[in-house]
Amino acid sequence: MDKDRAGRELLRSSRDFFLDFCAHARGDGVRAAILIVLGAGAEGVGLLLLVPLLGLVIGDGRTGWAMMASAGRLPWLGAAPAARLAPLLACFALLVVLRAVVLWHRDVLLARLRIGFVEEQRGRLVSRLIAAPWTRLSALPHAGVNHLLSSDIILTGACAHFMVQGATSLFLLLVQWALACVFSLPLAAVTGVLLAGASLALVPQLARSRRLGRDVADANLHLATSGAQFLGGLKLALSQNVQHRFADEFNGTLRRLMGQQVTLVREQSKSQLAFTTLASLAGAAAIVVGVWTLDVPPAVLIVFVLLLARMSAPAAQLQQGAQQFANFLPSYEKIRALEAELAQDPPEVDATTDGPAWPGPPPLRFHQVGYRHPGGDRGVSGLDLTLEPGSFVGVMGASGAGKTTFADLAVGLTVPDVGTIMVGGHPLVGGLRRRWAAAIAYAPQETFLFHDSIRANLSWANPQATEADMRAALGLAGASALMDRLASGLDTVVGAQGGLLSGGERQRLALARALMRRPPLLVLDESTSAVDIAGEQVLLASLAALPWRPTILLIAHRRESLALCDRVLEFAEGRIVADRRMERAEAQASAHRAR
Ligand SMILES: Nc1ncnc2c1ncn2[C@@H]1O[C@H](COP(=O)(O)OP(=O)(O)OP(=O)(O)O)[C@@H](O)[C@H]1O
Repeated sequence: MDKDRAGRELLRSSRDFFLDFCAHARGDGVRAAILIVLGAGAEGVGLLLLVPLLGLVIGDGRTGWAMMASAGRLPWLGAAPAARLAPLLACFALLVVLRAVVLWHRDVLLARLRIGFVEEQRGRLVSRLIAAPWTRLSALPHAGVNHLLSSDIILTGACAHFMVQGATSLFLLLVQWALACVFSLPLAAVTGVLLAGASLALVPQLARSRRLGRDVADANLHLATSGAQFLGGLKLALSQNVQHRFADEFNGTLRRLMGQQVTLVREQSKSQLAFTTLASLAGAAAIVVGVWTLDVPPAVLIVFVLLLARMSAPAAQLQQGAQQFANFLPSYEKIRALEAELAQDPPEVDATTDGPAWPGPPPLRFHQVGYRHPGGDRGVSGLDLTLEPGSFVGVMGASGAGKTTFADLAVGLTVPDVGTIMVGGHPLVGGLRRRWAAAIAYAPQETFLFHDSIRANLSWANPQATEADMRAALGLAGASALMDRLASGLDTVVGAQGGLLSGGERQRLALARALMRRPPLLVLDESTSAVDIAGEQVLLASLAALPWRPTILLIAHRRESLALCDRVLEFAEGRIVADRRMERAEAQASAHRAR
């Protein structure tokens, strides 16, 4: 990337960050700016008071305000008599206290703004994630999103810190430089030119810092992804003794990261060195010019050098802060890029959200529905059917035939590209889609359980559920025997993804959780595949006999699993190629219901 472009990108990104921060800060930002100006002003007045103080202390008759006033630079001050040393010192002390109070308020306010900004960023990203459609979310790298929400957000807070600190240092520098102009315009001009030169020399360094920051952020993200994959595939890796491959990859990224960080520190040290050298040259030049060329009184020269010494601190802080800011800016850019990606989808046309809850399962009508997955030509097409309320519908077909895509459409997780889905006679869009999603229950192929107690896992589906509700749902899902075995009962922790349970037990718990909602539509996507055949038959029979008669969509590969269905849909290449009514199964189910 050429230097100009890197510089432009740095400027654009810094401007976006600044505007974002200002939009967050609003009134508090104005208050903080006033406190920054007051703090810098107090510093300036304190330095100004040093002149008469020094004049009185070293007994230079020409120094102090008298000299400044006679030179015509501070005519408004007049002369300060030596007898007034005590009041002068009192003023100085009062100013120091006032300045400390201002700085205290300033720092607390700035910290509050910074922390609030980070939390606002995090909240905004989470809201965008929640509002995004499933198709977009399912394509996101989860470890990457996690990393953005934790580490990158914190670096964004560091960016805010360095920006605010930079603004404070800049104000302080300006006030100190204005004072320097008051004391000696030529000396201040020499110093100003050298400092401006040093700042300009810093710009390419900042673009390099940003580039290195991006490399480091990418490497950190890679580390986070490798770590998540390692933990996710731990069992497989250990069982096949291939864990060293994870370790090799991990270590490789770590080495790269270390190299990048060392390069970064080297770059920062280089610019620090250049800056310090220039600052020292500025000081030396000021003294040389002051002593040899201009007739500057000793007290003024001492104060000027003191002023330069004080200027070096905010100047160095500004230089280092700017580099850190540029270095962490890529984290902010990544967050904004994800937000932009998530905001790409047009807002959904809203439909009515109110209306009474469905008295029973509503009919679900697919009218010439088609859907293609993004970035390919796979999906479903020409779906034209009605799922009658309370029916038990089986879905079969080869892998990749479109069964899950059909289920995702039925629950409103994805929206058809063509055609309409109607729930109880209303199009499944906008508010109705959200209300439908809040009512139905979906037990997907991959069982999802929190690393928490069974009680917490079940409550997630229905926070109002009582212990009796939980036990009833567990009973329906055939998990009563499991509960009797567990010493801690509902308080048993199931491990990450339910890893402390068997596959069939996990599926029973997930099913119990789905039943906790008493849903009008229950979608089971191969969610009893790990249960033994006899156990599955009992379980499905109890589902067919549920007293509230939900519509059940059962996706299964085993023919035995579909034996109790009223109707079986067969999918091939994204289309329904057979739609069979199963009278015998209906009879079996009725018989079971009657039992
Ligand atoms: N998010 C996605 N992006 C792109 N293509 C996808 C996506 N999800 C599924 N597909 C493709 O769409 C087709 C249908 O997938 P679907 O998951 O509906 O199949 P399925 O019948 O449920 O298969 P299985 O029985 O193996 O679960 C497949 O060819 C699959 O590769």
